Amino acid sequence: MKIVADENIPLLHNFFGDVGDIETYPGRALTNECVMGADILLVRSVTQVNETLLAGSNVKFVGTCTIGTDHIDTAYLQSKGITFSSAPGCNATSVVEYVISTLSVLSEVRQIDLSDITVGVVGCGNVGSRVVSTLKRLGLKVLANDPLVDQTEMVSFEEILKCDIISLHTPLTKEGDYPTYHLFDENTLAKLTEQQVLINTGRGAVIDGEALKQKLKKQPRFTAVLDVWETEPNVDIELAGLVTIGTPHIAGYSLDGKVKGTEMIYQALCRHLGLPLRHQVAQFIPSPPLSRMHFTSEAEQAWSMHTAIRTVYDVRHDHYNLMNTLQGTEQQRVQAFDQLRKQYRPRREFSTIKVFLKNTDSAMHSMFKALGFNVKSA
Ligand SMILES: NC(=O)C1=CN([C@@H]2O[C@H](COP(=O)(O)OP(=O)(O)OC[C@H]3O[C@@H](n4cnc5c(N)ncnc54)[C@H](O)[C@@H]3O)[C@@H](O)[C@H]2O)C=CC1
Ligand SMILES: O=C(O)C(=O)[C@H](O)COP(=O)(O)O
Repeated sequence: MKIVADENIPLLHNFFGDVGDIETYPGRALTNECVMGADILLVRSVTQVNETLLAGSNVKFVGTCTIGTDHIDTAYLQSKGITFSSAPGCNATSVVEYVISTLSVLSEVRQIDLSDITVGVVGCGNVGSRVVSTLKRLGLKVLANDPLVDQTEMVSFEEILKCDIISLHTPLTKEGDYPTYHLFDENTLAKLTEQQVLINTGRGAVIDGEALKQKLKKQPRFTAVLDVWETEPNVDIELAGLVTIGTPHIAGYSLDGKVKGTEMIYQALCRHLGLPLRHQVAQFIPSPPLSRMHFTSEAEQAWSMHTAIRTVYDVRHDHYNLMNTLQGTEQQRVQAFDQLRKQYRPRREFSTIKVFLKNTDSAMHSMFKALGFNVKSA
């Protein structure tokens, strides 16, 4: 059995090595020629999987080790009887932690009092609902909008537009009753004041990038945080220079989230082929490292939450890394964008870190728990 796969799928050989012969390619370089003779195709988000890629091939199973599926022509796969699987929720925690780190940083650099603001979440699926529940458990006021789920706890889109911070967690869709393509177009962006914050970790084209750029030129104090870009991997340099935080599509790039994506597709493929499950992440990735943080005095505890969040993941590192690549020719910048993603450091999730607190009955203890840290008594 021949497996053609994106070379950036972590633990690819560990999971799939005994399922078939693996041939790897850079995800953006996968062509129709590459998949000829393949039975199985394993991709990430950068490969457009459609008739152009698959015509005339024998591929019977396509798996994407990602949450997003906008790069997959599922109707075409269905019409050809090709089994398809994605990895829903695999890196949702990673995205939540990106948002948490962003809020922590903005609270300082934009002097935002998090206890006094309302966060509006657009898209309340695996990621959005976890953002909502985590922020609520931290004591923040949160509203959510999602026309496609039970409306009991949802508010209107117009209400979301009044929130101090708006965080986008929708897929990219161009069809259906509620398409998200350019959901934040010139008109919608015009309704946001300079005091508001817009965070996008969904897909770039949910915001009209050109319209956002023009808004930021007119209202430079408007805070935009972009992990995803309409034109990626070719980031609009001018827009990048105007955002408060800009990162190279790595919100979901915790090691834990990425390998979970591989594991989920491995499981789906085993189901498809009727094979027993022989591998799991724990075999290959060390269980939670012995990383420990001790906050044992009252003074330390006062700022401990922000310290812990930013020690494990400070979104500004990814921001500076991206900003440092925005030079040279378009080709050099595109390569640099992909390199940042390919060589991304092993970032672990909060749950892998043990936090020792002096007083485990404290409100701080509840907050650390809400963030997912492994809280212990000092
Ligand atoms: N930046 C990154 O690294 C990552 C980005 N993503 C993106 O985030 C998206 C969301 O991820 P999940 O929450 O796991 O997906 P999900 O499918 O669980 O949830 C998406 C939610 O958005 C809602 N939605 C659809 N159209 C909407 C609209 N017009 N207005 C409001 N809500 C709408 C859906 O009803 C659904 O509840 C993914 O599709 C992917 O594109 C996901 C993981 C990592
Ligand atoms: O899971 C998703 O959806 C994402 O956006 C991934 O983080 C994208 O990662 P790549 O597939 O582009 O490596």
